[in-house]
Amino acid sequence: MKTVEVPLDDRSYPINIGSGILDDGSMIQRHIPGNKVLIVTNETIAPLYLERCYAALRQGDSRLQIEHVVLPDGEQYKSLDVLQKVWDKALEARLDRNATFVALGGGVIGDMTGFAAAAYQRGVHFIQVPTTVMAMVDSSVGGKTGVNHPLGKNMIGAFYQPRVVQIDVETLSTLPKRELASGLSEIVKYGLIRDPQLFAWLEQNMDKLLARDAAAMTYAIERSCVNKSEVVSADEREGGVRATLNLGHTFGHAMESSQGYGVWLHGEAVAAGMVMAADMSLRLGWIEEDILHRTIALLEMAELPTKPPQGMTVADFKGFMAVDKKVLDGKLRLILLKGPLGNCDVTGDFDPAVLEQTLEAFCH
Ligand SMILES: NC(=O)c1ccc[n+]([C@@H]2O[C@H](COP(=O)([O-])OP(=O)(O)OC[C@H]3O[C@@H](n4cnc5c(N)ncnc54)[C@H](O)[C@@H]3O)[C@@H](O)[C@H]2O)c1
Ligand SMILES: O=C(O)C(=O)C[C@@H](O)[C@H](O)[C@H](O)COP(=O)(O)O
Ligand SMILES: [Zn+2]
Repeated sequence: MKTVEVPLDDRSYPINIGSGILDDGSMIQRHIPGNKVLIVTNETIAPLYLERCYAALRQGDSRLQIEHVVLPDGEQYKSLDVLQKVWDKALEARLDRNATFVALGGGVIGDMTGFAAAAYQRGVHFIQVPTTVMAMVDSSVGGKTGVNHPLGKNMIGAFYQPRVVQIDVETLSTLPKRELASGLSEIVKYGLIRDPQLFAWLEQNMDKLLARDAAAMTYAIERSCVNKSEVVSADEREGGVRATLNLGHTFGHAMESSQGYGVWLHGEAVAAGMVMAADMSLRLGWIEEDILHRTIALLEMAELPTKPPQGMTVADFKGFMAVDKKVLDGKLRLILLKGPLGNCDVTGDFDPAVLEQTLEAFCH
């Protein structure tokens, strides 16, 4: 088993990565301070893993009262309306301020459960048990929690850190192929923004990840968690460097929102968004052409899209990009690649005509 630490003063926590972790009772129980637990999961994951999660929490001389709530499955249900079901269950079960909410699932369940925990009685304990590549390499780490709004992705939420992240790589055996590929997109992101060695490793090993090779997958997850931990611990609330984790997301979130949540997966939209960011960086003269070509080739290897959905217009992009969370005092900031592979900048300092050129090029 590997452990990556997230150092955040009194909010520090470990990310445990290995096989069979889901069944290890003591490893999760030691992070539960009180005697009440609410497992939040969805209708796809519950039949696969809920009973095992209960069994781990019941192991030994467990003193825990364990409750669960099963949400509908899909990005379209990442809403305040559906989140209400978590708080309903918590209140019906008389959960108090020492309760622990356990997120068992992918990024949707993790983001929603974290926000539910942040808001329930102004904050209860929270544990992440991610079961998708996306959640293992990105969403379970760093404490961005929340839900979507019809007018924009993740618009309602809070920064709220888990007490531990328990990654059992064996759960990936049941993950559909399209979902696996979606998660690979965020690993490519770490390569582009700060880890050129990881990028080069991905170029050599993408086939192993697609084949779910356990050693390759564990390496990619660990390396991703190290990257995310370093960025988050340097800038927990996105005052600066954390925004680099948003590479491709301003374009990508516009794709997800305009298509209707769930039509394009998050990682698919981020993949096409990263290509648009690289294209714009090249037009600005900030990177060599080679970086754009390698990015497209790597994403194609991962079977991810490199262009936005058919029919999306420049106006669609502009409408959603205008409400991006990186807009400050009305000025859009983007993450653009700059310099050799592995370098980028968070900036509003670019010629808007160049953004227009990129949007025009990808909307035809
Ligand atoms: N908080 C963050 O920092 C952060 C980072 C990245 C993504 N996100 C968010 O995460 C969400 C996407 O997460 P996701 O890609 O995990 O999608 P998801 O949570 O919708 O899960 C993908 C699908 O796989 C199913 N599933 C999950 N685990 C499974 C398993 N082991 N076996 C079989 N099926 C399984 C789910 O039920 C779902 O149908 C988006 O809402 C995105 O905005 C947040
Ligand atoms: O953790 C972060 O910071 C990220 O930006 C990670 C992203 O991959 C993730 O999609 C995040 O949810 C986007 O956040 P948002 O603030 O742009 O909604
Ligand atoms: Zn993302």
